[in-house]
Amino acid sequence: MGGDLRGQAKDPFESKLAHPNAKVRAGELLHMQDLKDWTVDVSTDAFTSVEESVMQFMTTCASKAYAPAVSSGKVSECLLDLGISFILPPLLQNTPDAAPELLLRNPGWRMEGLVSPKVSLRTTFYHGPNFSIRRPMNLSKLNRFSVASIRAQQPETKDGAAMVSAVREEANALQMKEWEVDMLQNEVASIKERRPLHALKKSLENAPPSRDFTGALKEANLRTGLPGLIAEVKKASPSRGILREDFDPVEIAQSYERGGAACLSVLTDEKYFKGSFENLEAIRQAGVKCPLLCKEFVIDAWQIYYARIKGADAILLIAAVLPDLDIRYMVKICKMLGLAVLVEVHDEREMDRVLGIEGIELIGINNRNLETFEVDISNTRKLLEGERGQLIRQKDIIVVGESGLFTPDDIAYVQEAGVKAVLVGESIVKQSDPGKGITGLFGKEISLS
Ligand SMILES: O=C(O)c1ccccc1NCC(=O)[C@H](O)[C@H](O)COP(=O)(O)O
Repeated sequence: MGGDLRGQAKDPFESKLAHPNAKVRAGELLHMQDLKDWTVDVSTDAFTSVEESVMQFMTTCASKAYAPAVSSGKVSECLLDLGISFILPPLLQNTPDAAPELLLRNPGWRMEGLVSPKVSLRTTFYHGPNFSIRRPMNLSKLNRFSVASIRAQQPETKDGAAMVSAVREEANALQMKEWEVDMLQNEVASIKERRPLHALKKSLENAPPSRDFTGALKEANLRTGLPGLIAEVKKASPSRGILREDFDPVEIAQSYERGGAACLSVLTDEKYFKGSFENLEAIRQAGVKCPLLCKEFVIDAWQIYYARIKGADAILLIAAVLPDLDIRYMVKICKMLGLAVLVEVHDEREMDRVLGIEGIELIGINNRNLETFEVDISNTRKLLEGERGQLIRQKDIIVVGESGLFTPDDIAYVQEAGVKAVLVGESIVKQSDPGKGITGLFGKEISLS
């Protein structure tokens, strides 16, 4: 039996039902919130173990208003509340409220064993997702790059009916986008087959230590009185094509460091940005001290583990691509791995969603519309006006102004709007000496030397 577990560290997540063995802290009363937290933890584990099937399942839940088959009870209520519905193992199905206690009595049932394999095997769909169908990419038809997804359009809600009608209204526009996330999912799934998560987790032991990304930005801001710079190592972009032919990621990174960058952003997406995880690893192994942001379209927790192993100190999560629940559990995973999280938003709706999520320390306001590619730096000001700006200050969140920053005036403009950091690619990576480009961008030398 579990014994007295009071006083044990909550490791690695915060629920009172401590992870990873979901042991009930004997003697403590359980509240609904504890169960909810536990549910998030269980889901997190389920996702990290069988992400593909569960994520597909959740997509179906969200978009098709899947009616859960879980029997009634507090646990299933929590699952529903959180927008998760899966069939529990037979024993728990009958007694979902006894789940924590059953776990306690069966130490062999680790969360992973309990939830994930069974979820993947026992999950049933009202409308089965097409795992195998790979729709071809037709850029001429779409004439734009977009990774926004129907999944991200689902704010957390307690009202199932509201969720359904919202989906219907947006269905046409969003259907078009769904295939792109499918493509990404397929890509990630095929990499994962070659290097499954459990193998990846073992490699964590050899990962380089993580460095304080947020701290480096704050420090630079205090030191220079200017926004801390995240300088982007970016060879190409969907909107601008090739930015730099003679692209040596390590040389560029070193030049940025000499020029006074606080942190670096390294594109790892190959298809659209001609980046790679090898670039990230090479920069880290070359001894660059600036903390590194892995700039990737993260849709799967596997990518976070992989980035950590390759030397990332921070991860980008894009609100347009991820539903709130995914952001929440990915933030937890990042914290567990010692990674900072930069959550990127583009409009008020995304900002409000992200402000509703606990534990967010860095928000990036992208001035580029990811669908039209239009860049407008006044977007930063718009999103920081009024109550939103106040809330951000109250929460002590660092805001990063992203994209379209070319001149000292641009920097002054976003700083005035309230950012404490900026993410800059094109204007500096194109310079023959990218480090000197930083001096041009800020209108003064900001290097330490
Ligand atoms: O840069 C693009 O064309 C782009 C297109 C679609 C999605 C994302 C894109 N860029 C990602 C970024 O956020 C920027 O690389 C980053 O903010 C730096 O922007 P910039 O200084 O304008 O290169």
